[in-house]
Amino acid sequence: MSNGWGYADHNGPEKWCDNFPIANGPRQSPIDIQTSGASYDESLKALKLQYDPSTSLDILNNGHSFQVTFADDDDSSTLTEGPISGKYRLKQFHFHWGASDDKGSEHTVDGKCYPAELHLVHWNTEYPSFGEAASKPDGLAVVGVFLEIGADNPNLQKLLDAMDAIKCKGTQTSFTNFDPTILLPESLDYWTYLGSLTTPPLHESVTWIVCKQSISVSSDQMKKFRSLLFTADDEEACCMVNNYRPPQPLKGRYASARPP
Ligand SMILES: Cc1ccnc(S(N)(=O)=O)n1
Ligand SMILES: [Zn+2]
Repeated sequence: MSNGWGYADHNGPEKWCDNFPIANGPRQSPIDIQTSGASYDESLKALKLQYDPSTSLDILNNGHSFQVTFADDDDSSTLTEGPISGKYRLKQFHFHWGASDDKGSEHTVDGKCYPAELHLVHWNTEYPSFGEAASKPDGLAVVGVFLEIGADNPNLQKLLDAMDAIKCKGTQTSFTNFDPTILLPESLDYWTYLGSLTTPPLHESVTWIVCKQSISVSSDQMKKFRSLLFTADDEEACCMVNNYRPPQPLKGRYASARPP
């Protein structure tokens, strides 16, 4: 792959295995969550998400998505309980979305796509850093939240307003005092399964926690996501859309959930 991985025909998900052979591994993500096959697991606890808004630092267009990065040098913003043991620190959150409202999520539910999906990435404090944790089988826990077309979501507005400052790849701006709790759905019921990062290096290090309930986003708000660019300011402009990997083979896996 001449100029790195991406989502175009020449460097997209079907080509990632050329440089990242784990792309064909046994626990790749995302998956289609087949609700009829999901098992109830009495041992699963409720999610405990405790975020400190003072840990939010900046918002960056990294050429694949946009991400908000958090200070992770102490336990101010953490995920505990749920399907994991121990304590995981919030590192960043980002989104995946489509060129139109009929696609864009990475996970699907009984084959249903959503227009976008939020990923809140946390790393296991058993390891000294995100970088160390990212390649360990229990190193990461990512909370996924589906976005569904509906009313304008005021909780997305600060993100949308920042997008003008991060239109091009490599641009970033300060993004302080943001509490990602406001991006979570009312119910934190979830499906969980063992998977991977959905972008290279595709490490099989993620405990996925996908919320059953979605949050709303309006069609107009989705148009703002699509105004971002994959490209830098000195390159031919390419709209940042369809930055999602399609569902991967289950290879014997099923999601599990807390009993109702
Ligand atoms: C931090 C990071 C890297 C790659 N992929 C992901 S993702 N999409 O699995 O959350 N997160
Ligand atoms: Zn992601």
